[in-house]
Amino acid sequence: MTEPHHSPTPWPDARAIAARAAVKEAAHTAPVMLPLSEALGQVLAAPLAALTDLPPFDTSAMDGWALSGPGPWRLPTDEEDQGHGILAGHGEAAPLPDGHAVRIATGARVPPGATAVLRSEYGTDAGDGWLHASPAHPVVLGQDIRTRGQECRSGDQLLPAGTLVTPAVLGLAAAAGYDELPTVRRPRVEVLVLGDELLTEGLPYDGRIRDALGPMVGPWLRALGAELSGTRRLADEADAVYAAVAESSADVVVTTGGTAAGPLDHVHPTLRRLGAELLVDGVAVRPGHPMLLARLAPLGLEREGSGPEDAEPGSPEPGGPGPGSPGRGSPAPGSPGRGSPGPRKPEPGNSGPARPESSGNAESPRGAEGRRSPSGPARHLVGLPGNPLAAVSGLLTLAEPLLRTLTGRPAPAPGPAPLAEAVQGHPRDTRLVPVAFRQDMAVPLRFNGPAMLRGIAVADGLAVIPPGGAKRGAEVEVLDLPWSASATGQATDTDPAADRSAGRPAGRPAGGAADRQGGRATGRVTDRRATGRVTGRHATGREDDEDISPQEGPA
Ligand SMILES: Nc1nc2c(c(=O)[nH]1)N[C@H]1C(S)=C(S)[C@@H](COP(=O)(O)OP(=O)(O)OC[C@H]3O[C@@H](n4cnc5c(N)ncnc54)[C@H](O)[C@@H]3O)O[C@H]1N2
Ligand code: MOO
Repeated sequence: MTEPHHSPTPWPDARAIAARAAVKEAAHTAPVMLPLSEALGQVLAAPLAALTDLPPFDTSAMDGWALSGPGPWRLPTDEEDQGHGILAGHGEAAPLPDGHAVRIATGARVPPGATAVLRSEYGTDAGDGWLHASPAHPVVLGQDIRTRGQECRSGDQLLPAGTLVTPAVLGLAAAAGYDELPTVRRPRVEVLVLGDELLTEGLPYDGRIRDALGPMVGPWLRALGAELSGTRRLADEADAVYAAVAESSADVVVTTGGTAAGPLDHVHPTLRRLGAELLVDGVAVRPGHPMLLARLAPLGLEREGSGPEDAEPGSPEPGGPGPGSPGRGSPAPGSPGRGSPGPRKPEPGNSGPARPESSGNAESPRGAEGRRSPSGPARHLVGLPGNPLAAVSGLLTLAEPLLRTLTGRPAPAPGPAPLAEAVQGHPRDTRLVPVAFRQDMAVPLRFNGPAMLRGIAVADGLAVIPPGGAKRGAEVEVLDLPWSASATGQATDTDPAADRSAGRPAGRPAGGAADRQGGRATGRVTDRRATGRVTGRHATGREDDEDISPQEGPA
């Protein structure tokens, strides 16, 4: 395994490596069937093919009369009609003879023999048993009838695999006959927060500071489509870090801190002990250059039939075997084996200095559902640097592409935007700088130092500044934040006061949330989308216009 910080991986390569890292694991993940009520925010694991024609039968588009042939039309007697005509939600009505009309409701099945629907406001029932069309609205064949299969035929592909399940997708799926949807299983992620100096509440004191990453990283990963199995805070203690990583049943372990070369930086030593494969070890990006990505062996189990007590006495030392070797076995999940391991088999999970987060959704890393055969899918570890904005950089550089692959989502459309101001570059490394959109421009925000979150908290994205910097007006790539894109995160409702005091670019008028949102609605993000995915879809969607088709006329 390479030593830390030798030659940092170029930033674009690091993202590509992260996107490819879990291709095999993603391919072997079985879809999960979820009822529509639970599928919001998931990703379709298979294309959505219509299970029915839509509409499933010829339907009246308006309240009025179903007609057969040219008028005037004979209306049914009250006895024949029972007073209400044809309503929605009923079986097939009797055939309509030529020259006859019958009252019909919007959404009702059009009777056999009907040739058009006349809106109630365009016809006159004089009470003499005859219906007359208003001369201003001559009846056109087929008007106001939605013909069966107009939107789709049974079997038509409505949406491709990889589509995010939005409320509109749920509606379409229901209309097309689905009760449940095949979704991509969310990768399970565990966050391990390293650092003895961290406080979980109250004000900083005595050199100790608040943990800013515990509250941020888990929700960020969720917004990227992961299922958070827990956030745990670990003491800066080598065995605690080793045990927590070795025992984690998550698909992706995300650590914060401990990535540099200080005496208490335990991530590299842990990976060495685990025989992990370092895919990315340092990235040529500021902030965040010590970030890393590693492939871990599948979670090991004690050998079949052996309890933890019988774990082989000569079980290899941590660090001895390569990836995939069984026998780095740990006590079975939930088993009473805690006291048994010798000094070389550090205590797993919560029994060591590791402390589960009190806020509660932490599940035991030894939970029974985490059991997996040692030949199961590889796990991955993303090591985020401890400086908070450096950790954000790691989330976007490594965690986002890795989770994109594991969640089956398509790569986001690249979205360049012109810089409102020049941004100084690093001589060799890419810089990621928080920006806010104002009209069509990406405005670089202040407070973008590696230890600061004040800029990113009011940002719309992170601008990618190439080595050497970028001039005012230069088009740069802007990485979306998961809640500014179409992902599962809720819309952020940022505080205007925060904008005024914090992220506001120097010398610019304070914007406030409304301005920010207005800027985005008319600005670059929306434009990029409009010219990308949205327009692309629209171009293939001719049938979308059925309700303004000439047959139906303007509503
Ligand atoms: N000799 C060198 N020192 C450092 C280098 C280097 O290349 N050579 N790189 C620097 C860079 S750049 C970064 S980024 C950090 C990365 O540090 P670690 O990942 O090892 O993280 P720590 O040392 O634990 O912490 C760094 C910094 O961040 C604060 N921190 C950590 N965790 C949290 C948290 N959960 N919430 C808030 N703040 C946190 C911590 O207090 C430190 O101030 O290394 C540099 N050093
Ligand atoms: O990566 Mo470090 O964040 O430059 O400070």
